[in-house]
Amino acid sequence: MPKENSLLQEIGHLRKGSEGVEVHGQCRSACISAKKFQSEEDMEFSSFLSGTERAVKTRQASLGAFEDGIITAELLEKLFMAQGAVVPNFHVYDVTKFLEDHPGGDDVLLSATGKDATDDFEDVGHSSSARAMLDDFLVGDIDTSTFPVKQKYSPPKQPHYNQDKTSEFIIKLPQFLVPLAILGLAFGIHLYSKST
Ligand code: HEM
Repeated sequence: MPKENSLLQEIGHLRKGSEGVEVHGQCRSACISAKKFQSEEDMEFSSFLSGTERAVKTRQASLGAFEDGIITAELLEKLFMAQGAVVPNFHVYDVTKFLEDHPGGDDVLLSATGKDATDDFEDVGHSSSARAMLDDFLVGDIDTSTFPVKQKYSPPKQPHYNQDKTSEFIIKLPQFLVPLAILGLAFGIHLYSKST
């Protein structure tokens, strides 16, 4: 279940100040886990997520950040701040003590157990006092670094196709030349024997 977290907390997973592939990968998963962006149709935003230099520069320009086209933790932080996004931060809550007292009933609570209940919790529009109560039931955080990483499929390497036909030609040439030479020799002998 979620707890409206400070973005800085979530960004803590990213190495502040660092840049490049590793941070970019983490930025991307953090961005995608931000439900707000999950259904984002904005092509420019998805180019930004892919780290396309021009798209990153566009975002940097809109945020007044230095335009170097590199995604950094700071840039993502600024972006999240500007978007006002709520990033789920994978807290785990034990709600067993709260089943009887939950104003929304125990059935809804039970239906939201054992899974990511971010949407269930958010959809109700819980009050700030309900959010404050979450701390009472907090067990701990899921270590997001243990999440399985999606492996990128790379097709097996095809055996190298020989574009150079020269050696093939050299092998096949005698197959034509030898019979021709025999025919020529036979014809020569025939002519010679005729003349004598
Ligand atoms: C530990 C987690 C939760 C806490 C501390 C909590 C707390 C509360 C509180 C204090 C209220 C009273 C209204 C308010 O102040 O917003 C409430 C109402 C409600 N909650 Fe939760 N809740 C939790 C989880 C959930 C979940 C996971 C769901 C849905 C699956 C849910 C569904 C509801 C519903 C339907 C209401 C009634 C809303 C209404 O009648 O207007 N709650 N909850």
